Amino acid sequence: MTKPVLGIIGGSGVYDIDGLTKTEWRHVDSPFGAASDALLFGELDGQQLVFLPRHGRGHRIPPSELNYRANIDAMKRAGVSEIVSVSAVGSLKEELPPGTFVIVDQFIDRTFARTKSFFETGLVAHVSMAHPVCGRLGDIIETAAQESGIVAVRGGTYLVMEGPQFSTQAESNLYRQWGCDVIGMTNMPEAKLAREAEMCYATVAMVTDYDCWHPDHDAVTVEQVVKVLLENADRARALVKAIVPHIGHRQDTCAKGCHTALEHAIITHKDKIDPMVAGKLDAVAGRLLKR
Ligand SMILES: CSC[C@H]1O[C@H](OP(=O)(O)O)[C@H](O)[C@@H]1O
Ligand SMILES: Nc1ncnc2[nH]cnc12
Repeated sequence: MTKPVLGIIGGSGVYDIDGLTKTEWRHVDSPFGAASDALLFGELDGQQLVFLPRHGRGHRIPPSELNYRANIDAMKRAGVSEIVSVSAVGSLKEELPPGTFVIVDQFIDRTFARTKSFFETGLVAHVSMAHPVCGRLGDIIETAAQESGIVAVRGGTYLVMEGPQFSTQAESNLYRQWGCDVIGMTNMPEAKLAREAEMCYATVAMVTDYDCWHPDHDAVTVEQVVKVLLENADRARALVKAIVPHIGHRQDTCAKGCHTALEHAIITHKDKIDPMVAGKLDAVAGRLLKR
């Protein structure tokens, strides 16, 4: 396989990456439309890195209006093989107070107003989402956190809501009853699309608030989220820096199967594939469609 390239999708409060050299903001065209912004290409400690601010620089785009397909497709076209999402989340558990970093491993997708697949009529595929996060990338993030003295909780379920309004208290309590750990608005369909595009995906969820269920804490506000994110910015930066060398040393394809997720997923008969649809999927599925 070709050299692995780390892509970072920066969420709320993360609009740039410190310490990058040889930087260039470059627009990457996608048949799925415009990505949230240009991609920032650069090097961190000699290792290539591609950064995308999820909501665009200046936080212009709300969760429901993000072009998730264009974002993932552009990352794929930029050569990214592993994506680390850095996301702000609310806590649904007493023991995950604001300031906690969680390396989530499961999602419950409650979003309903987003395009969730690269595939459509003319080319149908069904990938497995049983394990939505790459375990190996999770291991790397956990090791990087330990190396940089950052306490990060391994494992947790992230409830993805549509937003943009925060939850009602009844919803927040329901998600707690479901056993969810954190709540946010963006990681789906991002994780689904990364899987379809055969890229490793993992999330560092930074807890910023107790949503609205906690009797001793006020309901979440943007002001509170931003305040906690600013307090955590240094740790987030240090974690990204510590992840980088681990990606560079990896030479093989993902043993968890992320890089081969489409291998047995396409069900449309070869002679029934719509060439127009296949054409748009040149980056996502070209590996299989060219066979
Ligand atoms: C600014 S609070 C709500 C906002 O923050 C999170 O975004 P991201 O995952 O990109 O950090 C959350 O999902 C909402 O979009
Ligand atoms: N409580 C919350 N709900 C949804 N998204 C969030 N992002 C940060 N905190 C959040």
